[in-house]
Amino acid sequence: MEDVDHLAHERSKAQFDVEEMKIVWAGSRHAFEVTDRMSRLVASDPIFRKDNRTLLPRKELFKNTLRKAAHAWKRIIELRLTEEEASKLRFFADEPNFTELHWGMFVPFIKGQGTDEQQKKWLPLAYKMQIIGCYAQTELGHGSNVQGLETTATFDPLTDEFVIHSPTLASSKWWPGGLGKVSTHAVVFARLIITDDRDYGVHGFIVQLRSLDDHLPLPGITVGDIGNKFGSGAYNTMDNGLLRFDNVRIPRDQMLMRISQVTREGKYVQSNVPRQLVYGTMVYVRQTIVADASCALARAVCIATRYSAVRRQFGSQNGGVETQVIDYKTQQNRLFPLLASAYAFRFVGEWLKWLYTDVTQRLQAKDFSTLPEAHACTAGLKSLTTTVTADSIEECRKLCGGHGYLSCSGLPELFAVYIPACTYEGDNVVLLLQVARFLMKTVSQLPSGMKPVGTTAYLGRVEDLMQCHSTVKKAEDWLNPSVVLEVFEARATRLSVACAQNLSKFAKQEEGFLELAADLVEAAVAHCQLIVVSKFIEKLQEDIPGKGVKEQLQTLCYVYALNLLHKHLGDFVATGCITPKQASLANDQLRSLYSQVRPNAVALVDSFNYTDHYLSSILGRYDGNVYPKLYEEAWKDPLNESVVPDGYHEYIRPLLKQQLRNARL
Ligand SMILES: CCCCC/C=C\C/C=C\C/C=C\C/C=C\C/C=C/C(=O)SCCNC(=O)CCNC(=O)[C@H](O)C(C)(C)COP(=O)(O)OP(=O)(O)OC[C@H]1O[C@@H](n2cnc3c(N)ncnc32)[C@H](O)[C@@H]1OP(=O)(O)O
Ligand SMILES: Cc1cc2nc3c(=O)[nH]c(=O)nc-3n(C[C@H](O)[C@H](O)[C@H](O)COP(=O)(O)OP(=O)(O)OC[C@H]3O[C@@H](n4cnc5c(N)ncnc54)[C@H](O)[C@@H]3O)c2cc1C
Repeated sequence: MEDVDHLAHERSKAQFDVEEMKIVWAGSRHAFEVTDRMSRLVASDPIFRKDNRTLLPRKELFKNTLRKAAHAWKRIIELRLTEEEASKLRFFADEPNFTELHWGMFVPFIKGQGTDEQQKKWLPLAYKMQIIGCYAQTELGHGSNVQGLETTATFDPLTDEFVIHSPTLASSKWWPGGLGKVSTHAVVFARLIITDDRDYGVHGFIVQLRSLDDHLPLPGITVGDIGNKFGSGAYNTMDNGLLRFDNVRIPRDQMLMRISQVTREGKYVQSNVPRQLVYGTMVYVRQTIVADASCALARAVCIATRYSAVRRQFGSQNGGVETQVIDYKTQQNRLFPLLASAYAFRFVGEWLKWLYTDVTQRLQAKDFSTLPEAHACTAGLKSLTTTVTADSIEECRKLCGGHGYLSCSGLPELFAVYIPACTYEGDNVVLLLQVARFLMKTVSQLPSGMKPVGTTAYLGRVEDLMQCHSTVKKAEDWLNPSVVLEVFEARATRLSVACAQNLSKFAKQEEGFLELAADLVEAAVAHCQLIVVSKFIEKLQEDIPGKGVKEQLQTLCYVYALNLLHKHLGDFVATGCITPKQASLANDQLRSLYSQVRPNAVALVDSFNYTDHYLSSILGRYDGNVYPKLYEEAWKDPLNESVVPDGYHEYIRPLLKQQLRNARL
C-alpha cells in the first residue's frame, strides 16, 4: 500500500507552531512528554490491540479486557512507572475496566475518608493490587437520591461489628463498575444504625466481597454482573455489578472514620467538619470527568476534521476534483464550534483541577468556606461538558456522512462508551439543579451585603449587570474579551435574578424549586457557560509561546463564545443584553472566524497528538489514506470469510426456489 500523507497539503497551510500547541494542549512540556511516551508504548504493544472489540461475544470481550488489565499492570511494574505514567498508560489502553474504579474511586475514597490508621492498613494493599476495590453506592431503587439509600449498617456492641444488610430488593447495589466479576472489596454506602435504633444517614464502609484464595463470594454475599449494556464492545468490557448482603458482619474499624466515628461503646461522634465531605469522592471524580470530556470530544473532532478534509462532494469543474466537504460553510458551522469547545473544555478542566487542589488544601487546614463553590463548579461543569461531548460525538458521526456509521470510523463505539457520562457520577439535570440551588442562595444573600467570590463574583455587580447594554456597533467589536464577558455575565445574572424573583412568589421555597425547575436549569447552564468562557479568556492572559499559537487560541475562544451566543440567542435578546442587530453582527463575525480556522483546522487537531491506535478510526487516520483502508477493512469482516454465507442452504436457496416455483404457476 502506498505510504503518503494525504493531508500533507492541509498541514502545510498551518499558520502556527503545532509542536508548541501540543504542549499547550498537554498542559506542560513534562505532561506532553509523558503522554507522548505512554501513548506510543501502548500503540506499539500488540496486546493492546482493540480493532476486534465490537465483534467479540461478551465473555470473550471481558476475558480479553482482564488480559489487557493484567498486562498493563505487568508493564507498570516492569518499567517502574510513576503514578502519573501508569494512569496515562491505562488511559491510552482505552478500554473501560475495573482498574478505573479501583484507582479512580476506591483508593481516593480511602484517602479522603479513612483515618491515618485506616489508610495505613488499606492503602498499601490497594496500591500493590493485593486487593481490588470498587465504589458501591447506587442501588436498584436509588441513585440520584443518596440520602434515600436503604442498605443498613447496624452496630452490634456485643461483637464490636457492623451488620451490613440489604432489607429490600430495591436496596440491592446496582451499577458499581468492577463489582460484577472482579472486585475483592468494595466501599459500600449504607445507613448507619446504632443500638439506640437511631438512623445516622449514609456512611462509607469497606466490605470484603470475595475470598482472596478462590474468588468465591464470602458468606451472606450475592454478587454478579447486571448484564449487557448499550452498543457492541463499548462499555461491556466493564463488569457493572449487583450486590446483596444477608447480615454480613464486618469489624467496627471498617467504617471509614475520618469524618465521623462510632466508638467501642456505640457512641456516634461527628468530627468538626461538614457532613457533605462524605460526598467528597464524587467531587474528585466529577473534576476528572471534565478533563476526560475534552479528550473524548477532541477525539471525535479529530476524526471528523481529518475526514472532512479528505472527503470531497460536488463542485467539480471541467472534470477537476470535487470540493473538500470541510470547505462548506455548513460543515464549518457544525464542526469548528466543536473544535473550539474541545480547547475550551481543556482549559476549564485545567482550572477545575487547580480549584480542586486548592479546596483540598483548605480542607486540610479546616477551612471549609470554598466547599460549596467546589461542589457547584464540579457538578455544573461535569454536567455541561459531558452533555456537550455526548451530543458532539453524534454530530461528528453525522459530519462523516454514511462512513461515520461504520464501526471502523471509531465513532459508534466512542459514542456508546461516552454517553453514560451524562448519567454516572450524578445525572446531569440533577447536578444542574444543585448549581441552581447554589446560585439562588448566592442571589438571596446579596441584599444583606454579602460579597460573592470566586465564580459568582460577577453577581456582586448585579445592579450594573441588570442594566447594561452591549456597546457593539460593528462585527469586529465582538473581538473584545470584555465585551464578550459582559454579555455572558449579564445573561447569567438576569436569568438567575428572574428565577429568584419567581421563587419568592412561592410560599414554600421547595414548591417553587419544583415548579420552576426548567428555568433554574437554564440559569445554571448560563452560569456554567460563563465559567467556561471566562476561563478560556483567562488562559489567553498567560504568556503562551510559539509562533501563532496564541492567535489560534484567541480565534477559537471567540468561536466558542459567539457560537454559544448564537445558539442561545433567545436568552441574550429576551433578557435585553443584546439587540437583534448586535446578534446578527455576532453571526457575521463568527462566519469570518471560520475562514480563519479553516487553514489551521487539521493542524489544530494534530495538536491533540493522538496516535492512530488511540483514535481507532479509519476516517481519522493521520495519513488520511481513508478509501484503501476502508476497502481493506470491509474484507476483514467475518461475513466475508466465505463467499456464500452460512444459512444460504437453509434460508436463501429455499426462498429463491419457492419464488421461482410461484412464478411458474
Ligand atoms: C472506547 C472509548 C473510551 C473513551 C473513554 C472516555 C471517557 C471515560 C471517562 C471517565 C471514566 C470515569 C469514571 C468511571 C465511570 C463511572 C464511575 C461512576 C461512578 C458513579 O456513578 S458513583 C455514584 C454517583 N452518584 C451520584 O453522583 C449521585 C448524585 N446525587 C448526589 O450527589 C446527591 O444526592 C445530591 C443530588 C447532591 C443531593 O444531596 P442531598 O444531601 O441529598 O441533598 P441536598 O439537600 O440537595 O444537599 C445538602 C447540602 O449538601 C451540599 N452538597 C451536595 N453534594 C455535595 C458534594 N458532593 N460536595 C459538597 N456539598 C454537597 C448541597 O449543596 C447542600 O448544601 P446546602 O448549603 O444548600 O445545604
Ligand atoms: C455506566 C454506568 C456506570 C456507573 N458506575 C457506578 C459506580 O461505579 N458506582 C455507583 O455507585 N454507581 C454507578 N453508576 C450509577 C450512577 O451513579 C447512577 O445511575 C446515577 O447517579 C443516576 O442515578 P439514577 O440511575 O438513580 O437516575 P434517576 O435519578 O432515577 O434518574 C432518572 C430520571 O429522573 C430525573 N430526575 C431524578 N431526580 C430528579 C429531580 N430531583 N429533579 C428532576 N429530575 C430528576 C433524571 O434527570 C433522569 O432523567 C453507574 C451508572 C452507569 C450508567
